[in-house]
Amino acid sequence: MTSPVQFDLRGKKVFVAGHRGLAGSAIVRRLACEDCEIVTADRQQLDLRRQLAVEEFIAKTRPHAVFLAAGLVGGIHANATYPAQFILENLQIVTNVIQSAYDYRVDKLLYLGSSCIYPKHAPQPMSENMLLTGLLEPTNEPYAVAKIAGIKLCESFRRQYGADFISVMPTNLYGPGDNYHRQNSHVPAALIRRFHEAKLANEPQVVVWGTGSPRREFLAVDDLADACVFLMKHYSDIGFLNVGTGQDVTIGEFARVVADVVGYTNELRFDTSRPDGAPQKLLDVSRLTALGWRSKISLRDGLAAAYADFLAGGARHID
Ligand SMILES: NC(=O)C1=CN([C@@H]2O[C@H](COP(=O)(O)OP(=O)(O)OC[C@H]3O[C@@H](n4cnc5c(N)ncnc54)[C@H](OP(=O)(O)O)[C@@H]3O)[C@@H](O)[C@H]2O)C=CC1
Ligand SMILES: C[C@H]1O[C@H](OP(=O)(O)OP(=O)(O)OC[C@H]2O[C@@H](n3cnc4c(=O)[nH]c(N)nc43)[C@H](O)[C@@H]2O)[C@@H](O)[C@@H](O)C1=O
Repeated sequence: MTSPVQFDLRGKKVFVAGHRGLAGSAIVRRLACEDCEIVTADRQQLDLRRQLAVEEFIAKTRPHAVFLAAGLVGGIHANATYPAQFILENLQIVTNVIQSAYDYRVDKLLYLGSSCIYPKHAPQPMSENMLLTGLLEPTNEPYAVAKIAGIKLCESFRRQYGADFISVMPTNLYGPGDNYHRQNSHVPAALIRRFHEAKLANEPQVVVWGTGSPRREFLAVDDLADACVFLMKHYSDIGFLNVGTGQDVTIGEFARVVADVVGYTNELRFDTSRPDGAPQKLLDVSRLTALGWRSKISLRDGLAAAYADFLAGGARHID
């Protein structure tokens, strides 16, 4: 099925906020196939927490389109350890970018939320209308509140001013250019690194946090970037859209696939003193599928690409 083009990227100036991050760098890679001019700024040039700096940057560069893929992001430990920074910085970034995009008449903006916006015990798979129907997962509630504020900003600017701002909710991501910090990363990067180091040291056992029973849905970041470009071109409506594969695995199953891809063959040990977080996060992707997009990269292929990038030195925060 092909969807009609509503927004043509050809010849457009496109600002990718967060272009050095996991999602932003994949969006830049994907945009290389479009005939558009990509605008970026390093954090040293543009701190997105600073309202005036954002306003001046947008006023100077005047992009036609914005992908808002910047934010303070981390796994379960980082979210639980730095809640003040996670809520404040993500609120600052989203309010600054959205306000300036409106003030300087950006034609279209795509905002990246997260599947953690849904209630901890939402029915699975989680459809878009599950938003604000129950309590959030405590380990990332402050971050989720900031992410929900971003959705509501996009919706409200569309409702009041007719701004063409859309939101997408990606499931858990992984891939080239991920954050490999020992404590603050998400589970895919954490386990790739831990299994790799254990393989080199021939360690008899590797620790996996939690019970191994929570279920997560993992999407390759290059699939996410493809979905974002697809939706930038073909979707324009008030409702946000889930982006995922529609399939989940337990963390125990996931850990065994990562070990296999990395080539670690010894034992896994589950450290139940570490939090599990949400029991399950599986997105209902039927709205996205109905528009004509579905994921293409298998978990094993996506993890192999992530590990190849790790070996080639693409990892961030590998102190
Ligand atoms: N990773 C995941 O599993 C998921 C991510 N998402 C969402 O996707 C988006 C991107 O996440 P992801 O790519 O994983 O995150 P990363 O941490 O990989 O990248 C975030 C990017 O934002 C930039 N950034 C952060 N703060 C500032 C700031 N104050 N000024 C300028 N730039 C800043 C970072 O810059 P620098 O390079 O200088 O650090 C980095 O380039 C986020 O909105 C996140 O909520 C949603 C679901 C899952
Ligand atoms: C994308 C999403 O990511 C965060 O939520 P999360 O899904 O819980 O993400 P996570 O990747 O950190 O953990 C997934 C599961 O995996 C287990 N787990 C095992 N071993 C390791 C491990 O070594 N590191 C980590 N981080 N987790 C591990 C861990 O105990 C948990 O059960 C949000 O805070 C928020 O940032 C957000 O939006």
